[in-house]
Amino acid sequence: MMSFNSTTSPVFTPPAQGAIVDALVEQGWYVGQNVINLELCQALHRELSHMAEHDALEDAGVGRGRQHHLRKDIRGDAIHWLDRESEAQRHYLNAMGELQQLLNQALFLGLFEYEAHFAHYPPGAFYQRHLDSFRGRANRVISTVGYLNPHWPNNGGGEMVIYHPGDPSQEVARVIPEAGTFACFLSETIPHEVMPTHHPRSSIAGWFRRNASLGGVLDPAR
Ligand SMILES: O=C(O)CCC(=O)C(=O)O
Ligand SMILES: [Fe+2]
Repeated sequence: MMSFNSTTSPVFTPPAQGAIVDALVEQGWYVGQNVINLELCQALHRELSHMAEHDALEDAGVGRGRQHHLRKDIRGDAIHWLDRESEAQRHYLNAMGELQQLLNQALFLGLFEYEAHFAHYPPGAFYQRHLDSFRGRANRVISTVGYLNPHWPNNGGGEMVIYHPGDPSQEVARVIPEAGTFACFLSETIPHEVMPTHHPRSSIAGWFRRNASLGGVLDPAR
């Protein structure tokens, strides 16, 4: 059923990984179009659409552990954590594992884990401006977003807006959530937001983490 084969076609188009490292160093964020293999995006999109149609997603919340709450006024997506259950997920996660190695070699970040979830934003959903790493907890170091929608219509909304780390009122990039596009940024410093979408919007949000156990408090992944 799925035609993607990572031994004949790489998940990342070859120059992308080096460009990601350079952009993270220079400006703290990276956005590239046609960076993730389109057949793989298609397979992942199919998998997520199937879950959305069969009520197999959970409403996303904010905060972790006991501080986890549903807040539709803050974020309106429904998610499913990647668990390597499909070939497509394994390809995607393996590629992120390669990126993790590259980031560790080039930037000495000590990243030791990657967690990612599918995200489905129904029409009307958005995610208010936020940072991905919680204050005082250096758990999420680098955020990644892979977009899965094959054709994003003009005026479809749902862009991810990236803001300047030193001035959160200053927009520095607006990302159209179209298959093949990949975004990556420093989780602790780059404010970003998902604008209200007018179409069902599919993506994979993921985070490279560093082990963080502060004051003897265990730091759960989610
Ligand atoms: O889907 C996106 O463009 C970004 C999602 C996001 O910011 C998040 O899940 O933390
Ligand atoms: Fe985010």
